[in-house]
Amino acid sequence: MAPLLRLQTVSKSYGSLVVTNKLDLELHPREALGVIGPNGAGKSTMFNLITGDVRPDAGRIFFGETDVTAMPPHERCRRGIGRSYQIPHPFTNMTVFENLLVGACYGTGRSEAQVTDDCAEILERTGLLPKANMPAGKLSLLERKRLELARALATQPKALLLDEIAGGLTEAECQELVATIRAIHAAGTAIIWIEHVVHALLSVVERLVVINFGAKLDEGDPQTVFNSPQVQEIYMGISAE
Ligand SMILES: Nc1ncnc2c1ncn2[C@@H]1O[C@H](COP(=O)(O)OP(=O)(O)OP(=O)(O)O)[C@@H](O)[C@H]1O
Repeated sequence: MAPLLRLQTVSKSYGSLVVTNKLDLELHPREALGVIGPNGAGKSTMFNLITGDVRPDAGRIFFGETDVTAMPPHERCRRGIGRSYQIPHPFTNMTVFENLLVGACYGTGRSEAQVTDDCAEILERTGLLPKANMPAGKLSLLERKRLELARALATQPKALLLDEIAGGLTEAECQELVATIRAIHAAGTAIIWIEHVVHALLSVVERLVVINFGAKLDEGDPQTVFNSPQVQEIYMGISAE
Protein backbone atom coordinates (compact mmCIF):
# COMPACT_ATOMS: atom_id res chain seq x y z
CA MET A 1 0.00 0.00 0.00
CA ALA A 2 1.35 3.45 -0.91
CA PRO A 3 2.24 5.49 2.18
CA LEU A 4 -0.02 8.34 3.25
CA LEU A 5 2.97 10.29 4.54
CA ARG A 6 6.66 9.84 3.79
CA LEU A 7 9.79 11.54 5.11
CA GLN A 8 12.80 10.93 2.90
CA THR A 9 16.26 11.56 4.45
CA VAL A 10 15.01 14.69 6.22
CA SER A 11 17.56 16.73 8.18
CA LYS A 12 17.33 19.81 10.37
CA SER A 13 19.99 21.55 12.45
CA TYR A 14 19.92 24.54 14.78
CA GLY A 15 23.44 25.93 14.54
CA SER A 16 25.75 23.01 15.27
CA LEU A 17 22.97 20.96 16.89
CA VAL A 18 21.71 18.28 14.50
CA VAL A 19 18.10 17.75 15.64
CA THR A 20 16.85 15.63 12.73
CA ASN A 21 19.42 13.45 11.04
CA LYS A 22 18.61 11.92 7.63
CA LEU A 23 15.29 10.66 8.98
CA ASP A 24 13.18 8.25 6.91
CA LEU A 25 9.63 7.61 8.10
CA GLU A 26 6.44 6.27 6.56
CA LEU A 27 2.85 6.37 7.78
CA HIS A 28 0.35 4.15 5.98
CA PRO A 29 -3.34 4.91 5.47
CA ARG A 30 -5.36 4.02 8.61
CA GLU A 31 -2.22 3.08 10.52
CA ALA A 32 -1.57 3.93 14.19
CA LEU A 33 2.16 4.59 14.54
CA GLY A 34 3.80 5.28 17.91
CA VAL A 35 6.99 7.30 18.41
CA ILE A 36 9.18 7.18 21.50
CA GLY A 37 12.63 8.50 22.29
CA PRO A 38 14.57 10.33 25.00
CA ASN A 39 13.95 13.99 25.83
CA GLY A 40 15.45 16.20 23.15
CA ALA A 41 15.69 13.37 20.60
CA GLY A 42 13.91 15.48 17.98
CA LYS A 43 10.39 14.04 18.12
CA SER A 44 8.45 17.31 18.26
CA THR A 45 10.77 18.76 15.63
CA MET A 46 9.79 15.85 13.38
CA PHE A 47 6.15 16.93 13.78
CA ASN A 48 7.10 20.55 13.07
CA LEU A 49 8.80 19.40 9.87
CA ILE A 50 5.72 17.39 8.83
CA THR A 51 3.30 20.25 9.48
CA GLY A 52 5.55 22.90 7.88
CA ASP A 53 6.12 24.88 11.09
CA VAL A 54 9.82 24.16 10.45
CA ARG A 55 11.52 23.76 7.06
CA PRO A 56 14.10 20.98 6.61
CA ASP A 57 17.69 21.73 5.60
CA ALA A 58 17.66 18.64 3.40
CA GLY A 59 15.33 15.81 2.37
CA ARG A 60 11.76 15.70 1.13
CA ILE A 61 8.31 15.19 2.68
CA PHE A 62 5.49 13.63 0.70
CA PHE A 63 1.80 13.56 1.59
CA GLY A 64 0.25 10.96 -0.68
CA GLU A 65 1.84 11.58 -4.06
CA THR A 66 2.41 15.28 -3.39
CA ASP A 67 5.77 16.75 -2.42
CA VAL A 68 4.78 19.14 0.41
CA THR A 69 8.35 20.05 1.44
CA ALA A 70 7.97 23.71 0.40
CA MET A 71 4.25 23.99 1.19
CA PRO A 72 3.13 26.39 3.97
CA PRO A 73 1.46 24.95 7.10
CA HIS A 74 -2.12 26.02 6.25
CA GLU A 75 -1.97 24.25 2.88
CA ARG A 76 -0.64 21.06 4.46
CA CYS A 77 -3.43 21.30 7.03
CA ARG A 78 -6.07 21.63 4.31
CA ARG A 79 -4.64 18.59 2.55
CA GLY A 80 -5.19 16.56 5.72
CA ILE A 81 -2.25 16.91 8.11
CA GLY A 82 -3.66 17.78 11.54
CA ARG A 83 -1.85 18.01 14.85
CA SER A 84 -2.18 18.55 18.57
CA TYR A 85 0.48 20.45 20.51
CA GLN A 86 2.36 19.16 23.58
CA ILE A 87 1.25 22.25 25.53
CA PRO A 88 -2.37 23.16 24.69
CA HIS A 89 -2.84 26.85 23.87
CA PRO A 90 -6.59 27.31 23.41
CA PHE A 91 -8.12 30.76 22.97
CA THR A 92 -8.91 31.00 26.67
CA ASN A 93 -11.59 33.71 26.47
CA MET A 94 -13.50 31.93 23.73
CA THR A 95 -15.87 29.07 24.42
CA VAL A 96 -14.97 25.47 23.68
CA PHE A 97 -17.32 25.55 20.68
CA GLU A 98 -15.80 28.78 19.33
CA ASN A 99 -12.33 27.26 19.64
CA LEU A 100 -13.47 24.40 17.46
CA LEU A 101 -15.05 26.71 14.90
CA VAL A 102 -11.72 28.51 14.47
CA GLY A 103 -9.89 25.22 13.95
CA ALA A 104 -12.50 23.96 11.52
CA CYS A 105 -12.62 27.15 9.41
CA TYR A 106 -8.81 27.45 9.34
CA GLY A 107 -8.22 23.81 8.64
CA THR A 108 -10.82 23.25 5.96
CA GLY A 109 -11.40 26.68 4.40
CA ARG A 110 -15.16 26.34 4.98
CA SER A 111 -17.45 28.97 6.52
CA GLU A 112 -18.73 28.89 10.13
CA ALA A 113 -22.18 27.87 8.93
CA GLN A 114 -20.70 24.97 6.96
CA VAL A 115 -18.63 23.60 9.86
CA THR A 116 -21.13 24.02 12.71
CA ASP A 117 -22.68 20.55 12.52
CA ASP A 118 -19.28 18.86 12.21
CA CYS A 119 -18.01 20.76 15.25
CA ALA A 120 -20.98 19.64 17.34
CA GLU A 121 -20.34 16.06 16.30
CA ILE A 122 -16.64 16.34 17.21
CA LEU A 123 -17.55 17.74 20.64
CA GLU A 124 -19.69 14.68 21.17
CA ARG A 125 -16.95 12.27 20.02
CA THR A 126 -14.40 13.89 22.33
CA GLY A 127 -16.72 14.07 25.34
CA LEU A 128 -16.81 17.88 25.38
CA LEU A 129 -20.44 18.50 24.45
CA PRO A 130 -21.44 19.37 28.07
CA LYS A 131 -18.63 21.98 28.07
CA ALA A 132 -19.47 23.52 24.68
CA ASN A 133 -20.33 26.95 26.06
CA MET A 134 -17.67 27.10 28.75
CA PRO A 135 -14.68 29.46 28.24
CA ALA A 136 -11.71 27.28 27.30
CA GLY A 137 -9.65 28.92 30.07
CA LYS A 138 -11.86 27.25 32.68
CA LEU A 139 -11.29 23.68 31.48
CA SER A 140 -9.48 21.03 33.56
CA LEU A 141 -6.24 19.51 32.19
CA LEU A 142 -8.06 16.47 30.77
CA GLU A 143 -10.65 18.72 29.14
CA ARG A 144 -7.89 20.91 27.67
CA LYS A 145 -6.29 17.78 26.22
CA ARG A 146 -9.67 16.77 24.83
CA LEU A 147 -10.06 20.23 23.30
CA GLU A 148 -6.60 19.95 21.76
CA LEU A 149 -7.68 16.67 20.19
CA ALA A 150 -11.02 18.15 19.10
CA ARG A 151 -9.33 21.16 17.49
CA ALA A 152 -7.07 18.84 15.51
CA LEU A 153 -10.07 16.72 14.45
CA ALA A 154 -11.93 19.84 13.35
CA THR A 155 -9.37 20.27 10.57
CA GLN A 156 -10.57 16.91 9.14
CA PRO A 157 -7.16 15.24 9.20
CA LYS A 158 -6.27 12.16 7.20
CA ALA A 159 -3.08 12.00 9.27
CA LEU A 160 -3.45 13.05 12.91
CA LEU A 161 -0.25 13.91 14.80
CA LEU A 162 -0.57 13.67 18.58
CA ASP A 163 2.25 15.17 20.65
CA GLU A 164 2.39 13.82 24.22
CA ILE A 165 -1.32 14.16 24.71
CA ALA A 166 -1.43 11.82 27.73
CA GLY A 167 1.22 13.67 29.77
CA GLY A 168 0.17 14.87 33.23
CA LEU A 169 -3.10 12.93 33.39
CA THR A 170 -4.15 10.50 36.12
CA GLU A 171 -4.35 6.84 35.11
CA ALA A 172 -8.17 6.98 34.90
CA GLU A 173 -8.05 10.14 32.77
CA CYS A 174 -5.39 8.57 30.57
CA GLN A 175 -7.63 5.53 29.97
CA GLU A 176 -10.51 7.84 29.00
CA LEU A 177 -8.33 9.60 26.47
CA VAL A 178 -6.98 6.30 25.12
CA ALA A 179 -10.56 5.14 24.47
CA THR A 180 -11.23 8.32 22.49
CA ILE A 181 -8.02 7.96 20.45
CA ARG A 182 -8.86 4.31 19.73
CA ALA A 183 -12.27 5.34 18.43
CA ILE A 184 -10.75 8.02 16.17
CA HIS A 185 -8.34 5.45 14.76
CA ALA A 186 -11.07 2.83 14.34
CA ALA A 187 -13.06 5.36 12.29
CA GLY A 188 -10.22 5.37 9.75
CA THR A 189 -7.85 8.22 10.66
CA ALA A 190 -4.14 7.45 10.48
CA ILE A 191 -2.27 8.51 13.61
CA ILE A 192 1.30 9.27 14.61
CA TRP A 193 1.45 9.49 18.37
CA ILE A 194 4.55 10.72 20.25
CA GLU A 195 4.19 9.70 23.89
CA HIS A 196 6.23 9.20 27.04
CA VAL A 197 3.31 7.38 28.74
CA VAL A 198 4.39 4.17 27.07
CA HIS A 199 1.69 1.80 28.37
CA ALA A 200 -1.00 4.08 26.92
CA LEU A 201 0.84 4.29 23.62
CA LEU A 202 1.39 0.54 23.34
CA SER A 203 -2.29 -0.11 23.99
CA VAL A 204 -3.16 1.71 20.76
CA VAL A 205 -0.37 1.66 18.18
CA GLU A 206 0.32 -1.06 15.60
CA ARG A 207 3.92 -0.09 14.90
CA LEU A 208 6.54 1.66 17.01
CA VAL A 209 9.43 3.88 15.91
CA VAL A 210 12.26 4.86 18.25
CA ILE A 211 14.02 8.17 17.59
CA ASN A 212 17.40 8.90 19.11
CA PHE A 213 19.64 11.87 18.23
CA GLY A 214 17.23 12.78 15.43
CA ALA A 215 17.57 9.44 13.65
CA LYS A 216 15.56 6.24 13.62
CA LEU A 217 17.03 3.78 16.10
CA ASP A 218 14.51 0.97 15.60
CA GLU A 219 11.00 0.27 14.30
CA GLY A 220 8.53 -2.61 14.14
CA ASP A 221 6.13 -4.52 16.36
CA PRO A 222 5.56 -2.29 19.43
CA GLN A 223 6.22 -4.83 22.19
CA THR A 224 9.23 -6.34 20.42
CA VAL A 225 10.79 -2.95 19.74
CA PHE A 226 10.10 -1.58 23.22
CA ASN A 227 11.51 -4.68 24.92
CA SER A 228 14.67 -4.86 22.81
CA PRO A 229 17.85 -4.45 24.92
CA GLN A 230 19.02 -1.54 22.75
CA VAL A 231 15.80 0.42 23.31
CA GLN A 232 15.65 -0.42 27.02
CA GLU A 233 19.20 0.81 27.45
CA ILE A 234 18.98 3.97 25.37
CA TYR A 235 15.39 4.97 26.05
CA MET A 236 14.94 3.79 29.63
CA GLY A 237 18.55 4.06 30.76
CA ILE A 238 18.49 0.37 31.70
CA SER A 239 21.61 -1.56 30.83
CA ALA A 240 21.13 -4.96 29.20
CA GLU A 241 24.23 -6.27 31.02
N1 LIG B 1 13.79 26.53 17.47
C1 LIG B 1 14.81 25.89 18.04
N2 LIG B 1 16.00 26.50 18.20
C2 LIG B 1 17.05 25.89 18.78
N3 LIG B 1 17.00 24.62 19.25
C3 LIG B 1 15.84 23.95 19.13
C4 LIG B 1 14.68 24.55 18.53
N4 LIG B 1 13.67 23.63 18.55
C5 LIG B 1 14.17 22.54 19.15
N5 LIG B 1 15.46 22.72 19.50
C6 LIG B 1 16.33 21.74 20.16
O1 LIG B 1 16.25 20.56 19.42
C7 LIG B 1 16.33 19.42 20.27
C8 LIG B 1 15.15 18.51 19.99
O2 LIG B 1 13.96 19.15 20.45
P1 LIG B 1 12.53 18.45 20.31
O3 LIG B 1 11.56 19.32 21.01
O4 LIG B 1 12.28 18.10 18.90
O5 LIG B 1 12.79 17.10 21.13
P2 LIG B 1 11.75 16.03 21.67
O6 LIG B 1 12.29 14.70 21.30
O7 LIG B 1 10.38 16.36 21.23
O8 LIG B 1 11.88 16.24 23.25
P3 LIG B 1 10.82 16.03 24.44
O9 LIG B 1 10.57 14.56 24.55
O10 LIG B 1 11.54 16.58 25.64
O11 LIG B 1 9.57 16.82 24.09
C9 LIG B 1 16.39 19.95 21.69
O12 LIG B 1 17.74 19.97 22.10
C10 LIG B 1 15.84 21.35 21.56
O13 LIG B 1 16.36 22.21 22.55
